[in-house]
Order: sequence, then C-alpha cells, then structure tokens
Amino acid sequence: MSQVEPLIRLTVHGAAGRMGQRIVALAAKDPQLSIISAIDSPSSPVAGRDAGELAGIGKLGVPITSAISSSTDVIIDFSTPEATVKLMAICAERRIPVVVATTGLNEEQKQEIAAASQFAPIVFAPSMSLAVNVAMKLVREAAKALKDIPDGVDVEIIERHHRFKEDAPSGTALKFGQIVAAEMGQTGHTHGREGQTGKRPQTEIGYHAVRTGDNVGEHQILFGLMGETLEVYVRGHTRDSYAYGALAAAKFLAGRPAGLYTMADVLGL
Ligand SMILES: NC(=O)C1=CN([C@@H]2O[C@H](COP(=O)(O)OP(=O)(O)OC[C@H]3O[C@@H](n4cnc5c(N)ncnc54)[C@H](OP(=O)(O)O)[C@@H]3O)[C@@H](O)[C@H]2O)C=CC1
Ligand SMILES: O=C(O)C1=N[C@H](C(=O)O)C[C@H](O)C1
Repeated sequence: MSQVEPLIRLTVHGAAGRMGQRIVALAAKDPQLSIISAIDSPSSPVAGRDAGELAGIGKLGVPITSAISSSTDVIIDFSTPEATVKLMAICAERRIPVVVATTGLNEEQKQEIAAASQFAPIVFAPSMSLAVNVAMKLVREAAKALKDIPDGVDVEIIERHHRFKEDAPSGTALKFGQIVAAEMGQTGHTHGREGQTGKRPQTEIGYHAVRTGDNVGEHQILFGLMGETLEVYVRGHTRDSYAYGALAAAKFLAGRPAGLYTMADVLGL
C-alpha cells in the first residue's frame, strides 16, 4: 500500500508583497503544500484581509497577520532586510526551516542568517530562478576559461528591474560578480561611470543598475575581449520563475539538518 505524504505546512513571510502574493497563489495549487499563515508587516494596510483574495485566487481562509504560527513546517521569506533579520531570531529559536529570498542585506545582516543556520536549515539565495542559477554555472565556466587571456578581459554586469525595487545593484548581480571575481581575481568594483574616469582597469567589475517600469528582472554579464564580446543574458518573463524556485526550496528543506544551503543544492546543479 502506498503511503500518503503529510502536507508541508507553509508560512509566507512578506505575503502581501509582489512576490508573497505569487507564492500564495502557486502554493495554494500545490498538492504537497498547505498555507497555514501569511505574515506581513505589523503596520500593513491589508492586515486581516484574506491572503488568497489579496493574491487574486479567491478566499483561502488565511488572514494576513504578523504572528508566526508555532505549527509551521517551513517559511518562505520575500520581505525586507530588517524583517528577515527579525525572522532569523525566531527561526533559530524554534528551529524552523526557512527559504530566505530577500536581497539587499548588508554583511552584518548576512551574518545573522549564517548564525541562524546553525540551528535551522536555511536556503539563502539572491535568485530562486532555475535559468538564473544555470546562468551562474555558465558564468563560472566563462570566467575560468578567460582568466588568463594575455590582453585581458573587462567584466561588466548590467541588471534591469522594475521601478519599485529598493536595492541596487540586485542581489543576483552582486552574486554574478562574486562568482567572476572568485575565478578571475578582480578586487574592485565600480557602479556606473561619469566624468574623467581614466582608462578602465581590468582589476574591477562594473555594475549598472537600470530601473524601468514593471521589469521583473534581467541580467547581462559581459566579458569584453579585444575583438569580441561574450555575453550571458538571462531574463525573467514573470515573477513565477522565482516563486516556483522558492516552493522547490521549501520542499527541499523538509527533514534537512540545520545548515546553510543554496539554490544549486536545491536544483542539483
Ligand atoms: N531571491 C529571489 O529570487 C527574489 C528576491 N526578491 C527580493 O524579495 C524581496 C521582496 O520583493 P518584492 O515582493 O518585490 O517586494 P514588496 O515590497 O512587494 O514585498 C515585501 C513585503 O514585505 C513586507 N514586510 C515589511 N516588513 C515586514 C515585516 N516586519 N514582516 C513581514 N513582512 C514585512 C512589506 O510590507 P509593507 O509594504 O507594508 O512594508 C511587503 O508587503 C526584495 O528584497 C527582492 O529583492 C524578489 C524577487 C525574487
Ligand atoms: O526585486 C526584485 O524584483 C528581484 N530581486 C532579486 C535580486 O535583487 O537579485 C531577484 C530578481 O532579480 C528579482
């Protein structure tokens, strides 16, 4: 006789936001998941509203609140750096697995995530998208292959996002830069250029953050050589590319030991 797996009880943190609403909408259709709470900021103007209605999928019977249910199996967090740090303390204390998708954290805030991962399993990644994580592998390969080219290689990263985005450059652009620097050894970075900049040193990576309309996310990694350019380009069409990845990460965490995991772990890349 086949055994029926129990549903994974999911809490969505940042549930009233752009990403939180897509997590609610897709998790509600997922036969392995049951949304048990939808958390947003204590001052949220939509506190008390039904999370399903807010996400446009009809009534779920789960109100937007600010208290995390003690019976949750896993939390998905798309919120703000400050809210993520507060959440880390709760997850560490109660040993709750959590998918941290929030970006824009400073080094100290990232340390809080690392510290919490000693007590609970955590997936922490600036992009939950499959295509972006595959692009990270390609960029690593390109950087390895090009690192010793005698005439040198200039690496520039262009990212485009919607006008509402609050951090720049994107967490994903910074991660692409870290991957390149780990292979090629650049030690500096420059953000945009203006004025008498002088010649471009190859010891830096250039970042360019474009903010227009409702763009859900594009990243272009340029390797500029003498005579040719290699570009790795990855573009999201909808936020569901991130939401599906986050749901996969939540399922990956079920039953895992405490530790810090990446989307490469989740996706087996
Ligand atoms: N890793 C990935 O794949 C992706 C990451 N992101 C990142 O996720 C984050 C959220 O993005 P997005 O959904 O577009 O942003 P939104 O601003 O639309 O959503 C964030 C939500 O978090 C809420 N919030 C604020 N404080 C708290 C709190 N203390 N507790 C719970 N919720 C709180 C906000 O409420 P209020 O508005 O009332 O303050 C808001 O509803 C960003 O950092 C973004 O860069 C986004 C897409 C993909
Ligand atoms: O804010 C967003 O929208 C996104 N943020 C993430 C980032 O900063 O890298 C991921 C994705 O690009 C969308």
